[in-house]
This record gives sequence, C-alpha cells and structure tokens, in this order.
Amino acid sequence: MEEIIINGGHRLQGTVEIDGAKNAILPIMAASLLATEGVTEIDDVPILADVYTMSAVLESLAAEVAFDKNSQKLRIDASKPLNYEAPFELVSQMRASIIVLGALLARLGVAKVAMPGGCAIGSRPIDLHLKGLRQLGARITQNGGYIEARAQKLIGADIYLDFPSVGATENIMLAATLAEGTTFIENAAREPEIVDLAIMLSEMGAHISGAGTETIKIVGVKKLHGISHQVVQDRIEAGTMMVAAAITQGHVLIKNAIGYHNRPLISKLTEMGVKIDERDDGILVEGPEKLRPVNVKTMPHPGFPTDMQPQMTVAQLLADGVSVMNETVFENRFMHMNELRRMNADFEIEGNTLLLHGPADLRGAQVEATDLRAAAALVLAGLVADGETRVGQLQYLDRGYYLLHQKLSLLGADIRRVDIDASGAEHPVLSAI
Ligand SMILES: CC(=O)N[C@H]1[C@@H](OP(=O)(O)OP(=O)(O)OC[C@H]2O[C@@H](n3ccc(=O)[nH]c3=O)[C@H](O)[C@@H]2O)O[C@H](CO)[C@@H](O)[C@@H]1O
Ligand SMILES: C=C(OP(=O)(O)O)C(=O)O
Repeated sequence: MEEIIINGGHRLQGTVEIDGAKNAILPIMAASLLATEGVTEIDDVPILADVYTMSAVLESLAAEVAFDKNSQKLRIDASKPLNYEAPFELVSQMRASIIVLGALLARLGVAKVAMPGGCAIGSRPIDLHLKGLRQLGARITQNGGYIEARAQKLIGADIYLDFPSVGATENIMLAATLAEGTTFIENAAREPEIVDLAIMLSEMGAHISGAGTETIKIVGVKKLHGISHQVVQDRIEAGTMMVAAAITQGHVLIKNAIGYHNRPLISKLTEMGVKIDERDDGILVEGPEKLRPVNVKTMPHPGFPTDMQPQMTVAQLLADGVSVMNETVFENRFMHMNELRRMNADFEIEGNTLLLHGPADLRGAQVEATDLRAAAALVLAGLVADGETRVGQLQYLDRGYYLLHQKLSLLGADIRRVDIDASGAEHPVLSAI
C-alpha cells in the first residue's frame, strides 16, 4: 500500500516543469487510429496510468504501440487492419476510452465499445456522443453492456450539442474527419485540449476550422496519415502548482505555463491577493501572507475548470473569511471535502454549493483520495497542515500527475512517497508507475 506523507508548513520556492496534458494525449491517441498510412509519433507524453490504459485499448484494437518513458515519446502504428471491439476490462478502467468509438466508426464503419460506467464525481452519461454519431448516419445499438455503432458511410451534418461536452465534441470530431461532406458542431467544447486535437488532426490531413470557438467546421477527407505531434502542456497540473505556491506563501515559476489556458484561475487567485506575473518563460506565482475569500463557479471552458475545483477549495478554506464554491459541471464533486474535514476544515454543503469558512487551521491526518483531483487537493492541504498528513489511494493521483511528490519536494516541501509492507515498514517509492 502506497502513501504520500507530508509534513506541512514549508514555503515553496523555485521553478517547476509541467508535463503534457492528460486530457489532450488521450483523444490524440484515439485519433492515431485514423491514420491508414505512416506512424504517429507524439512528444511530451505524460507518464500516467491513463496513458498506459489507452495504450492497452489501442493494442486490443491491433494498433502497435511503443512508449519510451525516458524520452516521453509515443509511437503508434495503426496502418494495418484493426479490430473493432474495445473490451470491457479496459474501458471500465478509464472512461475516456469511449473516444475510440468515433475513430473506429470512421475508419472501419463499425465499432463496438463497452459502455463506460460512471465514477465518483458523477454519472457521466454519453447520450450527446451517441446523438452526434447518429446524426452523422450511425446506427447505434446497446447490448450486453456494449455500444455498437455501424454506418456504411458517415455523412456530414449540423450537430448542436445541448451542453459543450468535451468527450462528445472529440468523438464527433474524430468521426467527422472521414465523413462525406461538411459537419458543423455547434455549442462545441472550447477547451485547449480540443484545439490540440484539431491541430493534430489537421496535421494528419483533416480539414478542421473553428476549434476553440463555439462552432467547429469539419470538411470530410478520404484518408488521414501518421504525423509527429507535441502534446500541449497540462493546464490543470500547472494550475495545481499555482495553488500550491499561492497557499504556501511560495515564490514559484511554473515553467512555460500558458496564461490564457488558465485565465479564470489566474483571475480568482489575483482576487485572493496572489501576485501573478505572466512572463516569457512561464508564470511566476507569489503567495500572500493572508488569502482573501473569493466566490467561484465552475463552468465549461473558458469558465473556471471543474478539474481545478477541489484544489481551489483548499485555497478558499485558508482564506480569511467565507468563500463559496458552486460546482455546475459534475453532480458529485465534493467528495474530497469529507476528507478535508478530518483535517479540521469547516464548511457546509448545500446541493452543488459549498460554503467554506476560513481561515482554516488545518491539521495533519490520515486521508484517502476518492478521485484524481481529490487526491491533488489532499496533497495541497497537507502542504499547509500542521503536522503529518498521509494520503492514501494514490492510484487516483497516478491517473493525472507523474511524481507530484518529487516536483513538490524539489520546491522545498517535506513530502515523500512510500510503500508500506505487511509489517508496517516503509520503503521509498521512486517511480510511481
Ligand atoms: C479525458 C478528459 O478530457 N476528461 C475531461 C472531460 O471529461 P468528459 O469529456 O467526460 O466531460 P464532459 O464535458 O463530456 O462532461 C461534462 C458534463 O456533461 C455531462 N454529459 C457529458 C456527455 C454526455 O453525453 N452527456 C452528458 O450529460 C457530464 O455528465 C458532465 O456533467 O471534460 C471534463 C469537463 O471539463 C473534465 O472534468 C475531464 O477531466
Ligand atoms: C475528471 C477527470 O478526468 P477523467 O475525465 O479522465 O475522469 C480529471 O482529469 O479531473
């Protein structure tokens, strides 16, 4: 059993490097299935459990995948005939595997993918994905826990999404690249990871415009080819580090961080009294002695990201007064708060609204992650808590952060990751995956 152990109270100082984005690499890996010629080579690939899971999904479909951890390069050859079925054992490990549905349908005219379940943060249906694919001409059936989509040919369509779903936008983009004619996705998701996917698809030979706006236009082409692509930086990892600096009175340069990807977070941290300097070499964050309370509402991009909500609640807890967090994207994303209560946090939950009474006098405790960003929030709380915090269930953290403890340790935190054996002895963990 592994744990991260933190002794709080250290100011973070220095420079931190950020990896490629989990939420960009996963759809990019799915997109590589569309290349019938050449191989796809991807740089700056984050070393994450989800990347290994997606590699296994692609291999189950008969793509050849090679991931070199040292150079962080991923090579995918999908040029040979592919299978059309993504099995339950893999899809159930990671919801994002549903994105192979659109790619397989476009490439093979048929796809069978296990229905992804919900997860701790919400039920997460895929009705919008299916609605979009149906509008492109797919016949979709659900049987025995699998979704099967078939189409002799996909035909471009005008698709309006009731909600700007990231995954639905990506699935439809992948399917539409090889459809006959033009597709418009209206009320599309506008996240930077959508833009990165569009860049990659364009490099492969797709005709896409408007990614990053509400309307994406895709003119279908006959075929796509392998390319080299560098994954965009992970704005959520960058944001997590910004909050770490903000709450520890730190002085941290987030190297090469992209300010316009984190505009709402920068705005809210500034309101809290954090000094933020967007420089050519990254974003410099200086935490104040006292944080001011602030109200936050999560929204699809360019609103405040739900994936920064748990981390932000730690900063709000430490602020001098009452702050409000309103979570509008997922229905159950306050699971970390019960763990923070063990650390002496004072708050009330009313539906999807959280009232945080600061300034909290956080005390170290044994806590357990319930999902990926909950894990990050608990580590952040440990950085400022009095005494020792032990964070368990690190498999969630490993989905989205590589060696977070090492990065924080290099900035001056007293933090280590250990494997605890049956006798209770602790062994240092040097490489998480
Ligand atoms: C791998 C990846 O990129 N994951 C991100 C992606 O997840 P994901 O793509 O799953 O998130 P969506 O944008 O699709 O979901 C947002 C909301 O829409 C709902 N919905 C979605 C699809 C659908 O068909 N029907 C429906 O009702 C969901 O239940 C949720 O309440 O965007 C989320 C919202 O920014 C982020 O938290 C995740 O980190
Ligand atoms: C919710 C997240 O990811 P996923 O959609 O992969 O579960 C996340 O990155 O915070």
